[in-house]
Amino acid sequence: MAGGKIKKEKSKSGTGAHAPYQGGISFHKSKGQHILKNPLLVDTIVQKAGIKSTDVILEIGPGTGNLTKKLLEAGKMVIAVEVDPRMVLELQRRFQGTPLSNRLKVIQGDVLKTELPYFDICVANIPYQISSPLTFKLLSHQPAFRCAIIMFQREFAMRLVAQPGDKLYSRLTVNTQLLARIFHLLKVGKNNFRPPPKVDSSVVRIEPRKPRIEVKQKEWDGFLRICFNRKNKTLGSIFRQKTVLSLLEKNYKTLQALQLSQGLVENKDPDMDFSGLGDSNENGAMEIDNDEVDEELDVEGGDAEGEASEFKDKVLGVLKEGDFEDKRSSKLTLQEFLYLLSLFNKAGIHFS
Ligand SMILES: C[S@@+](CC[C@H](N)C(=O)[O-])C[C@H]1O[C@@H](n2cnc3c(N)ncnc32)[C@H](O)[C@@H]1O
Repeated sequence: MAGGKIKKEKSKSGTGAHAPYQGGISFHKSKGQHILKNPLLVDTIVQKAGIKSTDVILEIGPGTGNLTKKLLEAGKMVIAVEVDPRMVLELQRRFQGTPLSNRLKVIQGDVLKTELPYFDICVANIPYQISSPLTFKLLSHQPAFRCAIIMFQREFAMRLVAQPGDKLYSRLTVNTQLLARIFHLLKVGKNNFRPPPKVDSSVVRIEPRKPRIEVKQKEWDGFLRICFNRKNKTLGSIFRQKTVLSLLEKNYKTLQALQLSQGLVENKDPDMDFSGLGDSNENGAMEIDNDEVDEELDVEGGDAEGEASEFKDKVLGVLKEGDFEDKRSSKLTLQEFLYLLSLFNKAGIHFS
């Protein structure tokens, strides 16, 4: 395996306080460069990936190629995306003139900005700072791949596999589990890397759901943001908040006005996409003040007050219908979230 000793790189100031050095390459923490140094671990990851000899494998961040070599031996082809030109050179040098070289394609660039090619399986020890955007980039890739075997920071991995009631169950959990089934495969200690990172790691297996669960993206995102804004509060208290109710009411009225102008009130089309009509931030989700205390909606003035409390009754009626008023997001299953959103939408209440 490439990469023997870490030598201290001499700093320009002569203090020697610099990144470690390996095979002529100093590692950059800013690029999450922690190379796998334990060959047994590399073998275990490849074996758990269940690679077929016909597989096109996507590797993200191949570094000096310790994992790449085993992937080339297991599959038909490896497409490796690496941001650091020094690593790209090292990788090409390592496989040049070997029978493996014609089955390796290296793309130099930031994986988040790269259009990904077709692949059957992704195997990667990634820089942890891109964990979240990379996961969603992979999960939106079409056609869907068979599975991804990825090393993440332990806490991030535990958030992906968390179940309702677990401390780490969060919006990230529900969003990823909407798109995929995720399994924890392996705990990995810091000392398997060179240089060792500050945190422990875990390898997980991500299997995109086939078929996908269809949701309207902005609607789903807006809904979950509200539910998880204060995940340990009851949904009854979250949906009684003034800010939540007034945002939902604004969306409701906009939708009503649009439907009236199109003569659609009696003929609701559940598949119409009204995203973008409501108040939303640049991600298309409504902004709720996290510090807002529980409050009843208190709008001054006769008509406004009446309308507001009518709307509040409508919202609370939806929660009661599904028996959600006393439940908390921290304990709701994916199916329950999907069901509650469908009840809101059926009542004409929208989140985007
Ligand atoms: C944790 S190291 C893994 C190296 C190697 N796969 C191994 O396991 O020994 C992460 C690698 O990802 C590369 N990298 C960092 N950010 C990247 C990005 N945005 N796109 C592609 N590669 C990136 C780094 O240069 C580094 O080679």
